[in-house]
Formats: sequence, structure tokens, C-alpha cells
Amino acid sequence: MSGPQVKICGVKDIDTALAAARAGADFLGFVFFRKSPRFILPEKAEEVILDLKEASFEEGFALPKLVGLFVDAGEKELSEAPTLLTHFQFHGHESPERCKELGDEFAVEIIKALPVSVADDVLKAGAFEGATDIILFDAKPPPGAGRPGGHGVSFDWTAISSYTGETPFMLAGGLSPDNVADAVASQKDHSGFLGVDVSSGVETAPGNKSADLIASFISAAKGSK
Ligand SMILES: O=C(O)c1ccccc1N[C@@H]1O[C@H](COP(=O)(O)O)[C@@H](O)[C@H]1O
Repeated sequence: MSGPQVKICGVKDIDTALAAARAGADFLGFVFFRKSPRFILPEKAEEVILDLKEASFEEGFALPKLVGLFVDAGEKELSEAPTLLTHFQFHGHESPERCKELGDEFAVEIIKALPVSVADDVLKAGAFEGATDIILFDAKPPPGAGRPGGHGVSFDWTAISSYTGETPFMLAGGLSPDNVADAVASQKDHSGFLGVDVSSGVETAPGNKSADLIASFISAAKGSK
């Protein structure tokens, strides 16, 4: 495995985007789900992306891949998303066929999140083979939760050992600077492991990202803690 890729999700402003990109984030996520404390308007996300792109030229850091996070979004919502997004991340009930169709229609790569609590949940990834570019194994939300992710809860990572698909996967749910090295170590021998994704674990309060926690998370994930 080459080094794990890191996705910092729930970016709401240029300072966070710059902190993550300068620290070496490979993906930045923008949450277009209104019930989330990380929600960002598409116009604001577009502004952040354009400013980030300009800074990447001026300072010479790599522009991360740019991910829009959606939950059962319709065509209108998807078409209002910033045009520079490289990936759509789906956290709703999107079928494999719908994932494939939308990836082709919007010319983006698709990340499909699958909620996991036990090994059997991981087997559901089989249906998405060939329909998505990345599978995101995320923790199942707590009962009664108002959104399908971003709760800072984790699951037993050994559940992923039952995954034998060809589609690369990322791991999310309750990761933080303190446990991400263990999470990476738990998957490093799995040929499909692409990287890790975090939101709550690099925040001081829901929706408030910390540049220090982001930098600590990225170095711990990439092995230079
Ligand atoms: O972050 C949110 O508010 C959110 C809303 C709706 C769907 C997913 C959401 N977050 C994603 O959940 C995982 C894990 O988050 P955490 O690190 O446990 O907070 C990650 O992909 C978030 O982007």
C-alpha cells in the first residue's frame, strides 16, 4: 500500500480549506445536507474552492480532490453544486444503478457510504461493484439520529476483513488524531484500503474545525506523528 489518503470532511470556510490542503489532505468534503452543522451553501463552497485553487497556484501545494456530500439529493440539488467538484459522496439510499448514472451524468467519481456495525453490513458493498469508484465504510448512526453520518462514533474495524471487492475503500466514523494511526494499521494489509475520512474528530464543537487537530490527524494518519 502507498500511504493512506486522507479526507477532511465538513469544510465551511477558506481558512479550514487552506489548513487542510497545506497539511497534505488528499480530499476535502463539502456537506450539502441542510440538517448538518457542517452544511455549506453551494455558492459559498464555490467561492472557497476558487480561493483555494488560486492559493494552490501561488503557494505550490497540491489541490485536494473536491467532494460534495449529499443525502438522497435530486437532479436539481446536484446540478447546483460547484462545477469544480471531482467527487460526489452519497450517504442516502442511492442504488448502484443511480450511483452509476449520476457519476456518468455529472462526470464525477462516486463515493458511496455504507453504514457498518457488523461484518454482514460490509457484504452490501458487493452490489456496488462497478457502480462506484470508492466505498466508504462508515459507522451506523445512533438510533433516532437526524442525519446519517458525522456523529463521531466508530465501529469494530475488523468487520471490514469480510470485504473482498475490487472497489477501493475508505474508513470513517469516530476517527481522531488519537486513534487514526490504529485505524490505518488495522487496514494496511488489506489490498483495497485507500484511506481515512474524518469530520467530528478534527472539531472543537460540531461544525467548528480546528487547524491544529487537522494537522495532527493528517500526520498521525500518514505516519509522521
Ligand atoms: O458530517 C455530517 O454532518 C454528515 C451529515 C450527513 C451525512 C454524513 C455526514 N458526515 C460524514 O460522516 C463520516 C464520519 O464522520 P465523523 O468523523 O464520525 O464525524 C464522514 O464521512 C463525514 O463526512
